[in-house]
Amino acid sequence: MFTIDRVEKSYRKGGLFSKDRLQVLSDISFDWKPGECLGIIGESGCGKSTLGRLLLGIEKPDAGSILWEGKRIADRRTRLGNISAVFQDYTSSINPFYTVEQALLEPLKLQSRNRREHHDKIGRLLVQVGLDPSFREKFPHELSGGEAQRVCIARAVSTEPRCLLLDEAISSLDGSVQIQILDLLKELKTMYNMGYIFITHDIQAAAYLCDRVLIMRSGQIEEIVRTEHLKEVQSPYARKLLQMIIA
Ligand SMILES: Nc1ncnc2c1ncn2[C@@H]1O[C@H](COP(=O)(O)OP(=O)(O)OP(=O)(O)O)[C@@H](O)[C@H]1O
Repeated sequence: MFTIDRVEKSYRKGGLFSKDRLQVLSDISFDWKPGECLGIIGESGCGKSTLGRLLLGIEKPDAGSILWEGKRIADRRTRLGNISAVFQDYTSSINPFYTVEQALLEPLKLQSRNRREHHDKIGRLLVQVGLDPSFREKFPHELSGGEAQRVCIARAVSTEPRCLLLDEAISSLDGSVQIQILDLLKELKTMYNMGYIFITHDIQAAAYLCDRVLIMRSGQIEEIVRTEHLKEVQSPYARKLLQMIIA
C-alpha cells in the first residue's frame, strides 16, 4: 500500500545558479491500495510524470512523504519486487543491442541465478504477453510498437511486482493496438494479482482500466473519483476537462 502525504516538488528554473524555482507539485496526498487500478489524468504539464517519478523513488520530494507499507519508497530495498514501471518510449526502454531474451533476463538475474528457471520463465512471460517463443531471438528494431511494448510489459511483470506504474504506456500506439494492450493489462492484473498506477491524458483509456481516477490541475489534486462516478465529478475544472477530452 502506498501512502502519499503532503508531497511538494519544485525544480530550479533557468540556469544552474538560478535561485528561482518552478513549483511542480503542491500538497499531494492520497492512498493506493493493493490490487487497485488508479488512473492519474490531467492536462499536459500538470505534473503527472513528476508524480510518477516520485512514486518510483527515482526522484525525492522536497517535502512530505511517500511510503510503501510504512517504508520510504526512496529506499531501493523497499522498491525491489514491489513496484516496476512501463514508459511511453518503448524504443529507448530496451537496449538496442539486446535480444528480447537478454532484455527479459536482466531483471530476472537480480532475483536468482538459476539459468534453467530463467529460460522457462522467459518462455512463459512471452506467452502471457501474447508473443510467440520465436521472439526470444529478435532485436528491438525487428519489433512493431505494440510488440516492443509487450516486451516492456513482460519485463516489468517478470519480478511479479505488486504495483505496476504505467506512464503514458499506450500513448504512442495505434488505436487498435492500444485496446489490445489495455486488454492484456486487464488479464495480467488478475494473473499476477497486482495493481496499477496508470498515468495518462486519455480519459477513455483510464475509464476502461481503472477503479478510481485522480484528476490533477497545475500540480495539485483537483478531485479523486471512482470511475463509475466519473460523470458526476464535483469540481467545475474537472467537469470542463472531462467534457473537453470526451468531446
Ligand atoms: N527535471 C526537471 N527539471 C525542470 N523542470 C521539470 C523537470 N521535470 C519536469 N519539469 C517541469 O515540470 C512541469 C510538469 O512536468 P511533467 O512532465 O510532470 O508534466 P505532465 O503532466 O506529465 O505533462 P505531459 O502530459 O505533457 O507529459 C513542466 O512544466 C515541466 O517542464
